[in-house]
Amino acid sequence: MIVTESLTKRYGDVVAVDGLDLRVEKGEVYGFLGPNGAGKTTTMEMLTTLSTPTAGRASVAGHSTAERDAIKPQIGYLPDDPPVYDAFSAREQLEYVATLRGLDDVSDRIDRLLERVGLAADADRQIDGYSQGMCQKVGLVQSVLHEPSVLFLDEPTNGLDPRAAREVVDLIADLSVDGTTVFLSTHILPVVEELADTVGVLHEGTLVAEGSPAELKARATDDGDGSLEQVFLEVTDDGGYLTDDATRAGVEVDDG
Ligand SMILES: Nc1ncnc2c1ncn2[C@@H]1O[C@H](COP(=O)(O)OP(=O)(O)OP(=O)(O)O)[C@@H](O)[C@H]1O
Repeated sequence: MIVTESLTKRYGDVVAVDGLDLRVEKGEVYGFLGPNGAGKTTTMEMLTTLSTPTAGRASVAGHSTAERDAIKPQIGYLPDDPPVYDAFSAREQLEYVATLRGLDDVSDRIDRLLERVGLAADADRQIDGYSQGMCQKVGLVQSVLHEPSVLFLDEPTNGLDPRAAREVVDLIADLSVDGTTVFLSTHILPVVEELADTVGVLHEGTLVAEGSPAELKARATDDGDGSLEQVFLEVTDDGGYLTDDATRAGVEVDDG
């Protein structure tokens, strides 16, 4: 459902994404990890057609990202700062998005999803008075309203308290069971460990490790607790892990 080949994005002298090769299968949850500034959002923006690659190519749901009109109905995107209109209530916002997408008869679905993420009681209040977490939930619901086949989530549990985060994680798990392919970027490693079939770690625009959570943890050095966090720290550490233990991390290192 997602294929990238040598996908690259430069901003002036900064190479934000550097020759990325990815493959995500239907129904898979792909956990996309990386330190701040690694290039995760830039990758998502190219995959969701919001930005054009400098080089390389990508396809989503069988369409090149150059075919924006073909891809748009197939994808949902929750960016890290979801676009919502403060003057609307959550219900009005979702009805507005449904109209923009040309969806009919969605009021039951809107009700179900609002209930599902714990927003039903506040659905008719103006978004202006919502907390960050409530806005995040509206953003998530509007990204899945049209039942996309591929869902891109940038920090979906951002600003959510533990109960709200649990509701969102469970919703993502259910979407995946129903066949939705989920591309999930987050810094919350337990969420990745719970949800992801495959984890890719991006560092300075390059994929430095990829595998199931269990496979990645099996590659940890003996110096720690063998957690996903340890592996993340090791593969994104410029101080030596990659060059010393590249084989164990399962990545090829260009000594140049
Ligand atoms: N519009 C832009 N103009 C110039 N540089 C940019 C732009 N967008 C991103 N960058 C740069 O590209 C690099 C990758 O940024 P990006 O936002 O993709 O990282 P990220 O992995 O999503 O980080 P974070 O975890 O902090 O959200 C950074 O060096 C960033 O400064």
